[in-house]
Amino acid sequence: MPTLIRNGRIITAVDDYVADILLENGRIQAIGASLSAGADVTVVDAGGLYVLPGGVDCHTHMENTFGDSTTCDTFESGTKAAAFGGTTTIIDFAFQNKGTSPLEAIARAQATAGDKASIDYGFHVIVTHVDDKVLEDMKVAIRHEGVSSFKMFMAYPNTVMVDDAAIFRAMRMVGQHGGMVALHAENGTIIELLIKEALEQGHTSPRYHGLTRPALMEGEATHRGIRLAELAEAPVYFVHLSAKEALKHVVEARDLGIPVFAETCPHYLFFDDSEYEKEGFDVARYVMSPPLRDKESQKALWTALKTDDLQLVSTDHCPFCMKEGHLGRVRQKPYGEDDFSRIPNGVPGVETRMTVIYDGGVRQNRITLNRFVELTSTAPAKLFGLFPRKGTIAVGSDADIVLFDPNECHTISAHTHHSNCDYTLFEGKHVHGRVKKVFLRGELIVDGDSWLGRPGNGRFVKRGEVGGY
Ligand SMILES: NC(=O)NCCC(=O)O
Ligand SMILES: [Zn+2]
Ligand SMILES: [Zn+2]
Repeated sequence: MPTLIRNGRIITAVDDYVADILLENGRIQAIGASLSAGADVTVVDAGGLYVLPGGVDCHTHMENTFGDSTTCDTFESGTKAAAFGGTTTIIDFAFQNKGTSPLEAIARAQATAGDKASIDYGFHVIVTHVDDKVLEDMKVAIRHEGVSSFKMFMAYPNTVMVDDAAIFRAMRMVGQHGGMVALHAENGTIIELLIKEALEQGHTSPRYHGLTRPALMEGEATHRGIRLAELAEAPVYFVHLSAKEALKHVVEARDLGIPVFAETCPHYLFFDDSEYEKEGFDVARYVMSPPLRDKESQKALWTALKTDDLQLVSTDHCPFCMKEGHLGRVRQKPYGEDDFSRIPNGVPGVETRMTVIYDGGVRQNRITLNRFVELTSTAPAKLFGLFPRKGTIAVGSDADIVLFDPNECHTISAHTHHSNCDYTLFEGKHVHGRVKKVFLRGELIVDGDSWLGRPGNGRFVKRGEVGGY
């Protein structure tokens, strides 16, 4: 059934105007002043509300397994949480182990998400092994499967880390075919040494997670990744960039016209490494990689979001519970109670991204309203081959729409959120801005506190060429 959204203030990455929007057959059918509504049209009054394109979060981990631990959000709970936070598309991960093909990984991930996801989704392939066959399959993934980005780890030796030659080979191949490598940039072997030394000295508490992953080693890996991409003549994307020591290499490369892109995440924008100075295991809630950085880095990240040295904000939603056994989940944060290196790395964030970036970014005058939309929707859609289907409000685009009340306040809490995770980093934070209604391809899936979405209703979205933003 068609829906007419009346009188909302439409905000895109470049526009800001009041108009009506007609949603029909899953698409935006018309935009204009005083559109007429037939008898079959549901009319929604959006007076006083912002009308935003649905959020695109290009870095989530739903039911992903790392080592012995699996993230506590399934595609069902995680996409519902995302929807309540105003996100209508996620890009998650398909995991290629040694001996398996990227194509098998994509098929497996699709089977996992297929009947659970309630918003649209795509995948990056995590590539942990490169040979001629894998490279050939990556080409097929880009050309035929709509999977055009590949995450590679410069950290976590003996599990997912790949060497520079593997990264270079992958970059060279995907760069020729419209794909892009996304790097987790930390120097894995140095970090491994520092962890070993810390444990040998009896330093087992979570605060040592931060102390053994120095910002300099994120900077080193970022610089190395850029040089590899330059040599491969390929674009490169840095996930979860956290440190000013890494940012400076991205800025330098972009100033030289090298196609380097990077995201940061809300946790790096709102928290700093002073959290690691606290005593006790509760610090495990801040165990993510890279870890929280100093206040200067935080300031530099906000500036870079404004100046487009950083292109977007994703969440790296990778939730593990603080309580063992919560909702039946095991090997969560307490798994590393006696050894910080066993604490599963990652934090929740998919449900709070839009609101905290609006509240802390737009309301604090760090970014404009248009830039907020660009960072949370348009830029990820453009960079990862989803635009103009996703990421904007335009005739013909998917009718993924968020009605957002900029003035309504609420307090963020794990007691009221929809994720399976038993905590949020933003517990008790009072924010301005609330998601009121969410439409996915024209269908109302969030209506205030009511959930109208359906598991399995999310669609896998094939993505086009990436890295050309
Ligand atoms: N970021 C993190 O700590 N965990 C998720 C995996 C990754 O993105 O590296
Ligand atoms: Zn990573
Ligand atoms: Zn991640």
